[in-house]
Amino acid sequence: MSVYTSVTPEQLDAFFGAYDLGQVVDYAGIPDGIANSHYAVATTQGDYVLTLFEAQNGEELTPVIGLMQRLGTRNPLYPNPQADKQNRLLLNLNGKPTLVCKRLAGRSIVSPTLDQCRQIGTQLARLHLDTRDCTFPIASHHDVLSIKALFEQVENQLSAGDRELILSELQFQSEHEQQALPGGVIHGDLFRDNALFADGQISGILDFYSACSDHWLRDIAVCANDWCRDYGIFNTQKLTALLSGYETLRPLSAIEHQHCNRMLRAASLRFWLSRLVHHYSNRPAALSQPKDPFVFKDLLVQHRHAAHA
Ligand SMILES: Nc1ncnc2c1ncn2[C@@H]1O[C@H](COP(=O)(O)OP(=O)(O)OP(=O)(O)O)[C@@H](O)[C@H]1O
Ligand SMILES: N[C@@H](CCO)C(=O)O
Repeated sequence: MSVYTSVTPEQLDAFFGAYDLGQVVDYAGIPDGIANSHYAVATTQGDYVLTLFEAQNGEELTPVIGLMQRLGTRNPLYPNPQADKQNRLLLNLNGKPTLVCKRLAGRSIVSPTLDQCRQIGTQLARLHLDTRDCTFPIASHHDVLSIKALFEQVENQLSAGDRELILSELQFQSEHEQQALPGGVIHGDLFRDNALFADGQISGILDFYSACSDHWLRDIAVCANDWCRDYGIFNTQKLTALLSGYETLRPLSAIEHQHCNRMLRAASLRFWLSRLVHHYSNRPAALSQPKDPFVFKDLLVQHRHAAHA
């Protein structure tokens, strides 16, 4: 969502010439996020978002775009990928696989209310139920092995204290991974900046590029760690609101309740490490908003304390 790849007006005009979406009248880079380059594009027919994928290739993206298309054609909350005149969804711009989606209304929120936490919980359950019958070929990138792989990339940059904390948590997670938890397709990154609200109501769910097959509880934990946090402190009232929204559509099983704290810990560790990996990768971007890895270290410590309280 930072802008890594520049696009000139001429390139954009030529690119949109392949579609039946009107003529480009305006465009601007979107600075949020860290993975891909995005432009908001206004044409004579409507508003679109252009995404240039910085790391994934067409083959890797095919299942995700198929998922988006399935969701986007059924529910207006999801971005609907647009096909060009030859019925292709993924084209090439500046050497990057590129997708055009309808631009959804609304804005992301910084401080969600209890009601907005409840709404995101309900939408997450809806997403899980809507994709129940899908087999999705992308394996989890949140399980213990994936977290260990992230750790190995940054291990040498860490303080002795942080290394000890991470190794202790990895040991705990390895001992308690539970394959019997229910699951299917997960969004994998449902942070506040990946949801839009208009007039207090949820109007969009974005960014399916981290979707994978995993436990649904993982998705709840990833989402809760971002939505239920005020000034760095985990807000259990917000967690209760999020879960109550979720459980209106899919009540959690006893085993999911038992593993809730462990999943919150796993998700904290995973995003602490993924942000550190990004921090040390030094990727140059024209527009970028760096994300603080240590927010998730603090959250991990809080969840560990809560487990022993
Ligand atoms: N269909 C859309 N409608 C409205 N805004 C959108 C749409 N797609 C993307 N955006 C805007 O672009 C931003 C970046 O999109 P997205 O989250 O999909 O990108 P990303 O680079 O994969 O992000 P991340 O770093 O979180 O993985 C969003 O936060 C939102 O502001
Ligand atoms: N949402 C992630 C970035 C994309 O995976 C974060 O805030 O670290």
